[in-house]
Amino acid sequence: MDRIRIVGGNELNGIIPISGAKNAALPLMIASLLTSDTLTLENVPHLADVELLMRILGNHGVDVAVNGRRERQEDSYARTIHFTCRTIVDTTAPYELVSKMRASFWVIGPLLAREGHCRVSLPGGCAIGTRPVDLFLEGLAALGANLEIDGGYINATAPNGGLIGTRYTFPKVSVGATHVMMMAATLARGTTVIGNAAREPEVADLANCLNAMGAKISGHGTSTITIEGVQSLSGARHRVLPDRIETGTYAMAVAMTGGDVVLENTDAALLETAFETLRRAGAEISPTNNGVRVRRNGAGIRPVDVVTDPFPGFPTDLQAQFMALMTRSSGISHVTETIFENRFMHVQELARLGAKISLSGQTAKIEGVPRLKGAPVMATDLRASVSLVIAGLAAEGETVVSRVYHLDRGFERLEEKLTRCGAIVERVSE
Ligand SMILES: CC(=O)N[C@H]1[C@@H](OP(=O)(O)OP(=O)(O)OC[C@H]2O[C@@H](n3ccc(=O)[nH]c3=O)[C@H](O)[C@@H]2O)O[C@H](CO)[C@@H](O)[C@@H]1O
Ligand SMILES: C=C(OP(=O)(O)O)C(=O)O
Repeated sequence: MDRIRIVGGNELNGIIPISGAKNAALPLMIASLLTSDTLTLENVPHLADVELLMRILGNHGVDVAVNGRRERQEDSYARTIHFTCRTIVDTTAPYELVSKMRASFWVIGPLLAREGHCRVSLPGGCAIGTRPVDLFLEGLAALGANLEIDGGYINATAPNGGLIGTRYTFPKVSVGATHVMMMAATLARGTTVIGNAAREPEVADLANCLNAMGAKISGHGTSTITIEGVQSLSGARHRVLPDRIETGTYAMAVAMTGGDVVLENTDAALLETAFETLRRAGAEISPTNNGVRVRRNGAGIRPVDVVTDPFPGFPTDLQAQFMALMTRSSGISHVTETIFENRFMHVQELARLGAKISLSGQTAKIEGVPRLKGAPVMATDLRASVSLVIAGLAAEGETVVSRVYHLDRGFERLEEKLTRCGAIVERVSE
């Protein structure tokens, strides 16, 4: 199993190219199930989750063709990938596949909308929380679907000739349930209005792609999304939006180590709350033509309290990274997690590097320390693992992060991007 070895202490200086967003690429790829034409996606990141989803979609009948061409080969692995699902050959999403990646459950929306029936395994919980699917089921039921749970699977059918447009307000914001209901409603009869919809940029990116495919969606990016159902969707070409979580992660790494880095191919507007928080912590952040420049001012890292929230709030997917930064602040800060009930697995690993963190319910209290010291640590989930990398970059001596398969789910060529900016980071394969 691979590990990442870091020798801390170096500033980061240079350019880091930002990849396409994992959390946009996954639903966009799943949208290819809605049409028999080709959906071409540009700027698709090279990540374990993307590769796994290609295999899962293949099972349902999607033909995947990856263009050999790499854009700006020296900087990026951004790929253009063609997805064509002439016919759906299998409407079952089996446990063996869905249990490996939660987002694969989202095929339930397109399969049901296009075929009128499907059987999809329940995804189960994961390290960061129980993550139930009740909101997906309520949303699909509102569209007229019959849903039965049988042997760990959802048997879903759309009686009466297909799904029917509806007005439905989610009791809680869910990114995944919004993606699924929006995809399903594109092919429903009549108009659907989704209330309390997720406003995440990845939801808007999916809506823009679906509109390019012939859907009639408006209001995406706000909490009320309206979808006028159409008979069928066509192919389209769409560019995956930049990864705001990768952007924020590297910004936090620079705030941690000091230095001066330009994050390329991204958009500061995707991260207003996170960047405002980082500025208060002492980072200088300025938009550039094609990205954002991050420096740390001379005053060290100031303690700042954060509370995670759905977009446009502070993202839960940056909570662990921000906590790593706060371990070296000049005072006491608090990080409150409101989205997932168990997203603090990084706390005990950060403690191994000398961080002082105590937990009380959903809030972590972090007492900044003058130095961290390298140690062996274990990645527990995707964002927790990169928080250990950030801490390792500032720690004295050697940090070795094991279980980096978590990291490979969501960070493309992390060690290369950091090494080019002066960090000592290498992958050790056994
Ligand atoms: C692939 C992807 O895009 N993953 C992101 C997506 O996950 P995901 O779409 O799974 O997250 P949700 O927005 O659905 O989850 C938000 C909260 O709602 C709860 N919930 C969700 C659905 C449901 O049916 N019932 C229910 O109670 C969840 O357990 C969680 O507590 O949004 C999360 C919140 O920004 C991010 O951390 C993940 O990185
Ligand atoms: C939690 C995440 O992903 P997933 O929803 O796929 O588990 C994430 O991207 O941080």
